[in-house]
Amino acid sequence: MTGKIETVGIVGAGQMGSGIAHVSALAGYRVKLYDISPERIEAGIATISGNMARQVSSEKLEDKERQKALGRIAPANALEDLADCDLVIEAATEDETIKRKIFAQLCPILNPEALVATNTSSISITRLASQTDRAERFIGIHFMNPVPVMKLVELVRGIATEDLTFDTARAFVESLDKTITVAEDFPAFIVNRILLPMINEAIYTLYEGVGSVEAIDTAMKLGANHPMGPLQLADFIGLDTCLSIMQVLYEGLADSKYRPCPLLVKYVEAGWLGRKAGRGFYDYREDPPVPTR
Ligand SMILES: CC(=O)CC(=O)SCCNC(=O)CCNC(=O)[C@H](O)C(C)(C)COP(=O)(O)OP(=O)(O)OC[C@H]1O[C@@H](n2cnc3c(N)ncnc32)[C@H](O)[C@@H]1OP(=O)(O)O
Ligand SMILES: NC(=O)C1=CN([C@@H]2O[C@H](COP(=O)(O)OP(=O)(O)OC[C@H]3O[C@@H](n4cnc5c(N)ncnc54)[C@H](OP(=O)(O)O)[C@@H]3O)[C@@H](O)[C@H]2O)C=CC1
Repeated sequence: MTGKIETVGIVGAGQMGSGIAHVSALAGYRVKLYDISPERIEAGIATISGNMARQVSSEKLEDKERQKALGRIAPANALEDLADCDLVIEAATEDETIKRKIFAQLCPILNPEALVATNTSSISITRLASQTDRAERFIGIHFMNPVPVMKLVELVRGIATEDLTFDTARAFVESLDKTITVAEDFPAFIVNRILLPMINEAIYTLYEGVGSVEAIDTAMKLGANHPMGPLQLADFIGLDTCLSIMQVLYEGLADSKYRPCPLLVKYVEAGWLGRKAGRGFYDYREDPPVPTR
């Protein structure tokens, strides 16, 4: 048995929140998209519209379906607008303090039966759940970027997550035509436990002068058949997110092998957060983007 999901609330309208809204609306759910910055909601909906238009031009989607899906997405100007959601997926910045504050404000607004999920890349589901009034109805639903393209979703139970919550989350994700992998609640779960140390090592490789940005990315694209080089991928994920994940691994597993590269720290301190900021290991103000080292 699974619970019924009709309306999905999404908190955070950045690259992940808008991607989750995109696939949820296409699967027939009503979607309410909230962000702390109203202009981000507008930008998120514009991105969804553009990405759906690309799907129409590549004949993966009919224009009629695009229009219907866009019609199912409503901006939420306040968290209170999410009151009637059956499932709320938090996809705000990868910062535990921010996420805790969101759950503290959100949970009293929701129906007690509603499920709450987080798209966190790394933070303990059990710890986040303990900050809510519904640890049994809380779960990690970890989508991959870009959401409309990537097939995988990691499902992560907290220690208190009930079977009904897990089964409902699984049915929801399957209805989006995604493949599930189940990860235990350890720092950064499966994908990022493996991927982020590789990206961090690529940044050390740059930091130590073993190769240039271009050399490192070319090496991994052509030498290991990765679709993107690790520095290009770091910029794509967001360097702030990469650093937060490495910090969670470093602190959570207490092993120096996860020490974030000082160059990654410096880039984040400079505000060079990657593609979303216009500059990271590449400068995106140029077309094509120019490697910065
Ligand atoms: C950090 C975490 O917590 C976890 C993570 O997500 S880690 C990151 C995981 N993601 C990856 O590793 C992505 C690696 N990169 C890739 O797979 C590919 O480079 C890519 C799919 C992003 C782009 O593929 P590409 O072949 O270079 O580019 P392109 O031809 O433009 O795109 C392929 C398709 O994806 C679509 N697409 C590309 N970027 C998109 C985006 N941001 N949103 C929606 N659709 C997108 C394109 O429209 C295109 O679709 P069609 O075939 O229908 O035209
Ligand atoms: N990037 C990736 O590849 C992946 C990321 N994730 C996870 O998804 C989540 C979001 O990442 P991503 O979309 O990349 O990040 P983005 O930076 O693109 O988007 C985060 C959004 O959250 C907003 N936000 C910040 N604080 C609040 C708040 N209190 N209430 C509502 N919205 C808020 C931000 O607004 P503002 O900019 O104004 O602060 C921003 O619009 C993170 O937990 C991340 O780890 C998961 C899988 C892949």
